Amino acid sequence: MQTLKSNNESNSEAERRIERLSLHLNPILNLTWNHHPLEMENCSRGKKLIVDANSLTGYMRGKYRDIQEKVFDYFNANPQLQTPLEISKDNHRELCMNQLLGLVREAGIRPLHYVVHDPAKYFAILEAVGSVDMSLGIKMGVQYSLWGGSVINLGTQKHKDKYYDGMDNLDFPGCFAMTELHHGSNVQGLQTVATFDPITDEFIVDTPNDGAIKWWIGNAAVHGKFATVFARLKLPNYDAKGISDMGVHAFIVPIRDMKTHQTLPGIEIHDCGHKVGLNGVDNGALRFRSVRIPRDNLLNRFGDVSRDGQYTSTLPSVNKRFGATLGELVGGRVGLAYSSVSVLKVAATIAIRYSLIRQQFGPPNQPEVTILDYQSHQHKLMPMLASTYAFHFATTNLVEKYAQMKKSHDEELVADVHALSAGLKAYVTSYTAKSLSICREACGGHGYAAVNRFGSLRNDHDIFQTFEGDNTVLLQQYRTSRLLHSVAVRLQKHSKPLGQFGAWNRCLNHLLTLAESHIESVILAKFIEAVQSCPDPSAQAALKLVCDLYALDRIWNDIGTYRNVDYVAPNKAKAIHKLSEYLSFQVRNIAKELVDAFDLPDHVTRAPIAKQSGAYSQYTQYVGFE
Ligand SMILES: Cc1cc2nc3c(=O)[nH]c(=O)nc-3n(C[C@H](O)[C@H](O)[C@H](O)COP(=O)(O)OP(=O)(O)OC[C@H]3O[C@@H](n4cnc5c(N)ncnc54)[C@H](O)[C@@H]3O)c2cc1C
Repeated sequence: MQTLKSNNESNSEAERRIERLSLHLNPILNLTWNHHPLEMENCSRGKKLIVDANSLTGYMRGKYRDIQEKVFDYFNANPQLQTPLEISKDNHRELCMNQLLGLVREAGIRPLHYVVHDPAKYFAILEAVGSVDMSLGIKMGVQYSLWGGSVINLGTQKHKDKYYDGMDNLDFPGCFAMTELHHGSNVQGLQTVATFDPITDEFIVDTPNDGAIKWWIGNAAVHGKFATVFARLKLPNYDAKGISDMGVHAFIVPIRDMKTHQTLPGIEIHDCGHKVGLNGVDNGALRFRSVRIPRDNLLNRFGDVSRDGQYTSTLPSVNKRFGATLGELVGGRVGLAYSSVSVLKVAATIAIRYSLIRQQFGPPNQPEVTILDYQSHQHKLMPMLASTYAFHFATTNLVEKYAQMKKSHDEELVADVHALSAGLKAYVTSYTAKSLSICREACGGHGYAAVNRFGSLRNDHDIFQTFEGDNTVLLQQYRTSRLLHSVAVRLQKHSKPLGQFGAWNRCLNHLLTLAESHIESVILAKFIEAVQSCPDPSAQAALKLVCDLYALDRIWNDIGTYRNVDYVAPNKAKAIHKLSEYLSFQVRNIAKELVDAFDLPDHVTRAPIAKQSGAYSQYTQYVGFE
């Protein structure tokens, strides 16, 4: 990679970026870089790597295929529980609840058990459930990661004793009520209050103004019986000022009667209405008027209030308590990053399988050409396939780290998982969202038929970029450890006249680029580890090829930046381009084996155009031809 470097030795962002990639790239690309790409193209364009598909599939499969198959089998055996293409919002919500009830009570899959004891297995279930219907995946996530996770992680033993079984068996459907109309990303700005009443030993939960109405709350509009409500804990007469604001805490608030399902007094619930996607999830808005809850309903792991109104915490400041509280909720973000990759796998599989059978145009008097043989088509889909592999290994590693963190509570690991989950969630979900449109377009008009799935995948997945932390906000969480010299200097320069917040804003685009570049190099490092650990030589060779394409494509995507600072000379830029085209061609040759290794059977992908045999006939039958 040294050959790429021009004389310009400035300590620039581009330089750091390419150095990060090349650091990992050198061992893997040595062979490639020793040859001129055109030379390679001439001598071996026709050569195809032979891949042992079974070995590759086995390597990709992971430990939890059995439980995923149990999910698929359950829904295959219960066609009445499969989501039809056309369904009203209200019916979709009921169906989604019935799907979840069926899974838990009939198929015997108990997600809460795995949330607590085997998070990696929980995420595997979430992946499988999301491929049945993404609304079901999110509904399950609201019940078990958010409502269940908040009680288990922010509460203490008394809360587990009281709520675990009901959350587990769905007797207690619940919500996670954090977001308000005026405050989403800025959780510290929440305004809902919970004031301690020492006379009755209760908290009084209030919505002080309409900006504090809880908004977008999953499970609230129809099914929820309880909500974990995030509110400012206020203690009257705690200090000389009268009422003390102890910061944002979480409280369990019953919202509907257990028997009649009527909304409880003091609580007003409205439906957030029809959404762009995920209409199987019943998002609602909640307003509280002097709702009284027992003192015990404070989820008191990080801060408690005694009978006489004294506040105690093992953590010294509001900020530390807030950080610890949000830190415990990182599992939702891990789940989204992981699930986003499975959406990308489904979309890439449909687009590539179809592109391998679709033929258009060709040389005179010869058979038409398969569209995946067009260079432009390879350019659209092969780097995407490579990225899917890269994200698979990176998010699998994230899930493993998260599972270790839950066991060990090791502080370094906690910080690592926090930063990694923020970066990966933001990077992967943004990439998947863009790729879904590319996949639709790659399938031409037939990609636009709802039955071929791109529309619902795109609409349902789109919000992954916003919830569990808006992507732009999340990418700013490398704040202390990853600042590069250049941006540090800029921040320092602007801090004096603009203050810290203003300086941060002045450098924001720079910082976001740095965050992306960092996460790209982390993804690549995990991919390289996965290539090196692959035991089967043919599968390893295939993975190496895909990894090379991933790395080179990332450099090519930012070639403008490298050229701007003269880090990559024009002839080198051209060589990079040629080489990535060549690698795309090589990956195309094994594209079938690579998508087969995702192990997504036809009943999971479902799109007729992606069926592994008789795609056209299945499609014609779908519209009514015999
Ligand atoms: C379908 C759906 C389901 C949801 N489910 C739940 C739920 O169950 N429980 C719950 O509590 N919440 C839920 N939410 C809310 C979700 O978590 C919030 O939408 C999310 O946190 C973002 O907040 P916001 O919508 O207020 O956006 P904002 O924070 O207002 O962001 C708006 C825009 O401003 C930008 N922006 C904001 N701050 C910055 C900054 N510092 N720097 C640069 N740019 C910035 C963002 O990038 C974004 O583009 C749900 C939302 C939806 C749509």
